Amino acid sequence: MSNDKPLILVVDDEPDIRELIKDILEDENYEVKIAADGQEAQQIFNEQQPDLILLDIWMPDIDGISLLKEFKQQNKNVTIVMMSGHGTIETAVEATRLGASDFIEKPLSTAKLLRGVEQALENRAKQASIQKELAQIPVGKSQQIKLLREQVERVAKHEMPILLVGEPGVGKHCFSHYLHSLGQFSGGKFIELSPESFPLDSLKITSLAKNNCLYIHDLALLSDEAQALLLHLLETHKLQQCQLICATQYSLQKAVDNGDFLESLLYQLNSITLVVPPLRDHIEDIPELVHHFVDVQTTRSGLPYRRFTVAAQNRLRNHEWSGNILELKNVIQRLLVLGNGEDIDVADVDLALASEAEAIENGDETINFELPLREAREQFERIYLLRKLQETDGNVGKAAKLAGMERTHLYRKLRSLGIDTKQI
Ligand SMILES: Nc1ncnc2c1ncn2[C@@H]1O[C@H](COP(=O)(O)OP(=O)(O)OP(=O)(O)O)[C@@H](O)[C@H]1O
Repeated sequence: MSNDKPLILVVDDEPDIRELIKDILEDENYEVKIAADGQEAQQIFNEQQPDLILLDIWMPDIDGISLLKEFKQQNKNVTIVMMSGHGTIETAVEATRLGASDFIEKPLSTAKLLRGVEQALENRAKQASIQKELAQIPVGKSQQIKLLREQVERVAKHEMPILLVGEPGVGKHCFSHYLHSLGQFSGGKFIELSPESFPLDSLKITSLAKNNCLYIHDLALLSDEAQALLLHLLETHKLQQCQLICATQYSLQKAVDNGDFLESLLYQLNSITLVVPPLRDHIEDIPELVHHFVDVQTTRSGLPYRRFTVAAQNRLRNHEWSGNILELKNVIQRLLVLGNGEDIDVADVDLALASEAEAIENGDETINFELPLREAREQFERIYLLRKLQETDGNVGKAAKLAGMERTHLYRKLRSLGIDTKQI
């Protein structure tokens, strides 16, 4: 919203009604502008960019539906609620199709008006949550996440490579997207490379990287050739025209000690190292993360909105979250998809957590088609590889044969998916 007090524009050709609405809303601490016709409304719209417009369907110079269309064309994010005494279902449907967020029927009562306004502003806030998600601004008020956001804001101004360290699902991608959006290559693309997709071709990498953000996922698992190539590119300053972000869940120092990672590459990359904490270290963020994921998922996939009771939120705070924020996001999605009723209670949460654990144990987890491709692919790979390992009693060599993969490649894959073969 443009300032603390939401600005509401009321467009109605009847002076008494305009004034009445203005008085009611000003009493509730909203800032209000009024317009008697389309022309006046357009002028205020251009000059003041209201947060919300209450728009009458019938006006002398232009009808409300055409005005709605014009406003939406000029700014698709403006929130508009239609008002009419003669509202038919068809008009309401048409207004909604054109982007009106609600329809209030006249004669107005104070309660009806305020409910409509509050709801529209609440929806607007929900949209803001979606925008945040699209811009990938990491959510969280805990000291750890606040500090990390500030560190990212500070380092984004520099051109140095950034190393993000943290367990799977803690938000390394999320913070990288945020970093990218703040850096000097924010106009460029976010290109993700994994140990499997890393091209062993310096020209290809430099042209991919140029003016973009290059995110290397699972750095510790890069092959020896890929490490040597990356080191060469860094030493010859070929990756200066890009934002380089590397992520790892494993300690690079340990990898160096084991002879699996080049020490000089570590020194090229680790001068700015940021640690993304596991969710168990900032459980106070769980309620905000829950709201965020509920807002995003209900708005995006049209699932009915469901409220988590305080007890349910406490239950979520007490879970172990070995899969971190990614696991929390999936559990919330499961609860929204499978549940019914307005509230989500402790029993629902227990059931979702238990069925999650059971599905993984039985290897019969199903693919969730609501997930973005990357996460769905990981989910599939996990199910597939767990099945192969079960078929071979945990023998990685045999499982690799069944899967048609190199044994070392399968080891890497299992590690990146967080599958512990000792537990099969
Ligand atoms: N602080 C946060 N605020 C909002 N969403 C978040 C936050 N952290 C993570 N997420 C979301 O949770 C999901 C998992 O996070 P993300 O993919 O960033 O983790 P990751 O550490 O990169 O995982 P991996 O190592 O497995 O690739 C993503 O959809 C991400 O957008």
